Amino acid sequence: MKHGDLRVQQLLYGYDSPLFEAMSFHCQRGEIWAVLGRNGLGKSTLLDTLTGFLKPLGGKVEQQGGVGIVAQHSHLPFPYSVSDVVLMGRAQYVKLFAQPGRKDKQAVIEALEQLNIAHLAASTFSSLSGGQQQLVMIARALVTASQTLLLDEPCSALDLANQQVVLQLISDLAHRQQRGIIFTTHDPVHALQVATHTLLLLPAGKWLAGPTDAIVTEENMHQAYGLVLRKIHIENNATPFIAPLFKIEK
Ligand SMILES: Nc1ncnc2c1ncn2[C@@H]1O[C@H](COP(=O)(O)OP(=O)(O)OP(=O)(O)O)[C@@H](O)[C@H]1O
Repeated sequence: MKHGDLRVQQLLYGYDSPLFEAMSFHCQRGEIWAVLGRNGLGKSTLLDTLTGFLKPLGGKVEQQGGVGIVAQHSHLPFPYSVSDVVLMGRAQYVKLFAQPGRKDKQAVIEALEQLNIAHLAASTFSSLSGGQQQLVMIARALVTASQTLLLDEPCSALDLANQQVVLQLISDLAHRQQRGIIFTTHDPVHALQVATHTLLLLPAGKWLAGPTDAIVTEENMHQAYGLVLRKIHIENNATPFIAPLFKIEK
């Protein structure tokens, strides 16, 4: 296994009993994995198991290079400023009781700029909107040394433009910095846009994993969501689009 890889072998995870049949997949450096599946199926629980926060019920999770996570909601008990929150991501670089250096502060500024939120640096984290807080927590993940980044619904509170900012960043992190990324989403279009691979959680403990094009198909999405979906290839656009054919009665 190479530096920056995360490998899941015959994993059984959940709380009292396994949520899925034994699961295996391998996220290599530079790959982006999307995790799709209905509400309450086990996406967040999977991420908690991959970080080691939850112990596997069977099988194993192996990784080299550290795993960082951006949780869905973050509540901080103190009135930290945005730049302090992002600086916490540098903890691995700053020695105990030492002051953060110029390099650490520069990394924080760059991360905030990448997410177009440099103007919020001095604001109190808890006074921000849910979407702004989400961007700050992504900035914090950017400055960490972790080779694999897990993001739990990173776009859920974001407007359309900021969703694209975050998806572009995910793509840059994988392609330029060769980090491995695993993110959960409720939007299969996000998987089609950036994910090289997709893990699709299905009912009754089943799952599918593989290259996104092979996994995000009309048949598999029907199996996952019980909806009829159409995958549409738009001219001059590399990314296909997928949407439900669902008529609302009026
Ligand atoms: N602390 C806990 N103890 C016991 N069961 C839990 C706990 N947290 C979550 N669960 C259960 O585990 C299952 C998976 O929950 P999880 O939060 O992983 O789903 P999810 O796919 O991330 O959902 P969503 O899309 O709604 O965010 C659910 O049935 C949930 O009720």
